[in-house]
Amino acid sequence: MAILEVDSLRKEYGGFTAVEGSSFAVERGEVFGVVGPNGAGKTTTLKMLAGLIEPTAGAAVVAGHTPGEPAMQRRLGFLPEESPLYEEMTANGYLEFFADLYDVPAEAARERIDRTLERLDLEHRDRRLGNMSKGMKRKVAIARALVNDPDVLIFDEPASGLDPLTTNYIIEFTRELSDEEKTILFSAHNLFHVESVCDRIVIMNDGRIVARGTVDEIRDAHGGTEYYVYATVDADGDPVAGEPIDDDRRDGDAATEYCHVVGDMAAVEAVRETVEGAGGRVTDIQTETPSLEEIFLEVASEPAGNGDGSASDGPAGRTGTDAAERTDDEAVTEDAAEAET
Ligand SMILES: Nc1ncnc2c1ncn2[C@@H]1O[C@H](COP(=O)(O)OP(=O)(O)OP(=O)(O)O)[C@@H](O)[C@H]1O
Repeated sequence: MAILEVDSLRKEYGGFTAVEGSSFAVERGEVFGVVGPNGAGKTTTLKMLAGLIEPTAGAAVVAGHTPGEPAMQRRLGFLPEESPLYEEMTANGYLEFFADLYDVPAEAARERIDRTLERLDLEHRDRRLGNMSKGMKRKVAIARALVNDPDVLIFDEPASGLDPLTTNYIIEFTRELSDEEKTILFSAHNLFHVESVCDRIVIMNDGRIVARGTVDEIRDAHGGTEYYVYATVDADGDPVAGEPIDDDRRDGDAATEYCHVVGDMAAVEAVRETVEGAGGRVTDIQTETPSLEEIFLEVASEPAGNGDGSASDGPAGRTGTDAAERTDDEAVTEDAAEAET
């Protein structure tokens, strides 16, 4: 059952639409990635869900509550992109202060803080925050987001600008939180981190969701794995229908080698049979799978929406009913979804 539901969310700043027609649902225990280029609307979306800014239109339900309701705040932990801390306080003092704000009993707070800082491997807990490194401060900010033992966590760029060791701790910790049935909304520019930790993602561009699904599903929707079948055929030429890729043609002494690019193993076998039937042979088969980075670049360079890109077009133009009917099992680019409707 979804613990977080977003239906046709929109945010306008003056005449500018930062987020348009955003709809998705997140299951309990999922790590759900929100990715996109600068200015895509990720932080605006996360802030609306955290109840920090009011949506212009649309609705969201987080752990059974509307964002901003005090009852929701008790079940939510928010790690903002920038998290200035009170420099004069120690890590311990700071976290105790926030636990108190959430009415966490002192003993439970102490235990929770100790456990979280232990897991995040934070030393020098009585050092002034102002004297801590960037990575240590980020760990304290993460511990702050957990001080009320929330069900839903929103992590906006949790590991941005941190060294690889600290980053690994944070990614690993995010995974562990999900194993403990915490639900995490995770935004990051590092797509390797996204791919390694997120169960599903949405890709945003110009305020709209332009692709959604697991990384594998999105990869399949964008051509998936390609098979490069190299075949040597004698002077009579290539027996397989279709043009070889010129760049990959390699001339040998007695025969010419062709490269055929196909989309699945059945097609690979068909090429092999045809080549062998004509007296040639397959010399090599290689595969190429697009990285999330490559897919991201492709998706993010496409114009958002399905026409003139106006605000009423494409996914952003969905009615509330359309959005509610969408099953999140669908793993497609939004353009493909448009074509189906
Ligand atoms: N308070 C605001 N007033 C006006 N425009 C805003 C405001 N906040 C954000 N925007 C604009 O809304 C758009 C989306 O911003 P947002 O911060 O959500 O993007 P983002 O995807 O998080 O980008 P980044 O990856 O750079 O953090 C941007 O064009 C931004 O300039």
